[in-house]
Amino acid sequence: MVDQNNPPLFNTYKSFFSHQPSDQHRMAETDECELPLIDLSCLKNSQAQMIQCKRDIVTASSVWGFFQVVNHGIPEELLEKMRSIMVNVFRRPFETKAKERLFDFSPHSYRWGTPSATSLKQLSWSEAYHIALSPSPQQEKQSTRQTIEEFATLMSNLAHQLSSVLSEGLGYEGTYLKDSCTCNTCYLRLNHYPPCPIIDEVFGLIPHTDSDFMTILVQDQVGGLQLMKDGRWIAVKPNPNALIINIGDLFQAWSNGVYKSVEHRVMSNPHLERFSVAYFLCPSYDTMIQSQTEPSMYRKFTFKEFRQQVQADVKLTGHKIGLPRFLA
Ligand SMILES: O=C(O)CCC(=O)C(=O)O
Ligand SMILES: [Fe+2]
Repeated sequence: MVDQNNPPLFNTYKSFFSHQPSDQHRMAETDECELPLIDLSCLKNSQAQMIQCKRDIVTASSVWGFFQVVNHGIPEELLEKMRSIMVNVFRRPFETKAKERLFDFSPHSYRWGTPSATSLKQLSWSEAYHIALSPSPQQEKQSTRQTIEEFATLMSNLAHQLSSVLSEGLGYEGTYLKDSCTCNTCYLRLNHYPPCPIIDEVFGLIPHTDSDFMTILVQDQVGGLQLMKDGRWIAVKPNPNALIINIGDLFQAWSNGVYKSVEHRVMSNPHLERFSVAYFLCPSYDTMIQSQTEPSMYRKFTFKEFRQQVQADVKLTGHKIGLPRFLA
């Protein structure tokens, strides 16, 4: 199991494994579900089909906070290219990953494990690259970087298309998010979950909600993603043709709780490694997040304030508190 390319998760956190909490086994009782599946080609069909499709997107975002889309317009070859970039990036020696800048994206940010964790429950058995997507000068670019930018652009278009359907669903013009999410703050996260054969039921990524407007996730077929539905964890069945969309905290606040930012987590696998890439649709830091209806569940706040509060809470308590901090 010792792989020189993987971060030293076991050696760093081995003390956690001798104190397994007694409720650890409860995690095993998880049903598997298929998320609502939306065929985006219907948005280009007859008026009636388009209206139904938009309704399905709105309903899924209100009831589940999660759905999957097919015919999303991201070419299969591009998804495959992204996958092989990701695999190659993570299959480099740990020392290199910890030291080197990635494809000239800045700020470079490689994360592994959970530095603030004090117990198994707070540990994410994974490594990740955070790739900031602020516009870059049109210089000569490595082909890898070009692929990543091409991928990010298509993800951004898709995120805007969906968020404009969701804005319309609340009765607004579809342009609000387009104007505030100028992509200075949008980012990609490449996730790698090495196998964790030590004990069952270790988080690949601890339970969290996303601190953005909307996330688009490309996952492989290994599985492990779970989400909270009606007070229970359910496992998402991977679909090779679909992308997963989930609503983030900012959309929940802006929609005054109509769209749900749902807690999710990734379980590690004892035998298989897993890869995923997520695109996060975020507004510029000074964007005011404010519900358009009264009474508002949350006080208004800027994205900057929200980020800072999340970071401060994680530092102080070991976990994100998020929206409950901003209740009116
Ligand atoms: O890898 C996954 O399935 C989920 C990743 C995720 O939730 C995140 O990066 O915020
Ligand atoms: Fe997430």
